[in-house]
Amino acid sequence: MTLITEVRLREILDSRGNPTVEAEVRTESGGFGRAAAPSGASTGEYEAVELPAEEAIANARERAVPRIEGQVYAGDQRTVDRTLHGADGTDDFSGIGANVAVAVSMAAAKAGADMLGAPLYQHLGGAFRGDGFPTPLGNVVGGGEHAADATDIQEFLAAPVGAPSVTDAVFANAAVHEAVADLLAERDIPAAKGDEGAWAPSITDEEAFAIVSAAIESVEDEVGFEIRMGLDVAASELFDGEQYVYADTTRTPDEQIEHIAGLASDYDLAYIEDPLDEDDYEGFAELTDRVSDETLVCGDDLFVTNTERLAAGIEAGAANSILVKPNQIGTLSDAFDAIELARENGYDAVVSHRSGETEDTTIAHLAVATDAPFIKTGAVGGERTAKLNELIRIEANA
Ligand SMILES: C=C(OP(=O)(O)O)C(=O)O
Ligand SMILES: [Mg+2]
Repeated sequence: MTLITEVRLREILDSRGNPTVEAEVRTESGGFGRAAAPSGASTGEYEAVELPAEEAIANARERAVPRIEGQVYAGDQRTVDRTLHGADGTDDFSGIGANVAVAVSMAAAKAGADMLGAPLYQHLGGAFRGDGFPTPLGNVVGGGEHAADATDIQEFLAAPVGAPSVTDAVFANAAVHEAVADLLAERDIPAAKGDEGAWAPSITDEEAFAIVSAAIESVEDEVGFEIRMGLDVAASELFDGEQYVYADTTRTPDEQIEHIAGLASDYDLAYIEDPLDEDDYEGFAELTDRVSDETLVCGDDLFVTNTERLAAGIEAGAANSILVKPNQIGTLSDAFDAIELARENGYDAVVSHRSGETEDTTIAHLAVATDAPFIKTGAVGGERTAKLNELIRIEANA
């Protein structure tokens, strides 16, 4: 291990055109790592705090960088991340900003890998990581907070669970995305794209189910392997404190459970993220009991990559998987702790991008390193394909 000699921070553009934090870490022996923070739109209430990029950078330059440069070893990720927590001094990164913390944490990990001459997934996962690859969940139709006047459900996802390789899965998702465009055109439905590159037509959820099912079926026929469907309901954004408010109806929490359980069985859903409000552990537990073992019920806003919230969920039997977004918790060490706790308790850990992204590919390596069953990182669009193409490269070199 060699000492970190320099941490450089700057503002760069994210995919929404907003400023975000980029970090560069250099080491005594010439190791180098660069990483950038993503940013959510449908953020969970209990996420670590993102500060304006300029403010986060100023805070970190004053409080974190002097504690790292010349004092912390690259490759010693736990110490890097402990130092970020120490410099921050709060329990939600509101002191320096979770965005600057995650950028430095990921850049330090990349510098550590560079020093070893190893790919990042190998550095993070170790020599004895499993040899599985994550199935990419491709967001093909979406709305919610990611697009105006579109579906109530935030994400309709293609899940190519039968794909023989990551490469086949990535191309299958792109084909489903294209098939959706063809079906929309046939029906004269205009559609722009939402924040993650999914089509965002002004249609009901019901119409979206019909179109996505048809698109999946046509691509299944072409590729000859199974593609299932998944959802991110992002239900906290629909919940008004008493009811789930959809464009054309409202549902009580019990009706919402009934509705989602019905969708799971009607559409053989492989994956359902945030079907209920982020505080409804009991509802999550009930729904998890109702759906088949073949469906992952995943907590995103529910758990926010936080071990305390995950422990409460495990206790309640809420969900059977956790979404892992490093910027929700602020460091890679914290993200790994959440993954480990999930694993120990039979929960799957699914790695995810944010709606606001950069070309950073850390999550592709994180998903491979931790043997994640799924990775959520879009289907098309430059900041999305950056991760998908990295998965293809990892697979080719593994
Ligand atoms: C990726 C998501 O969106 P955001 O980044 O806006 O939270 C999500 O909700 O899973
Ligand atoms: Mg989500």
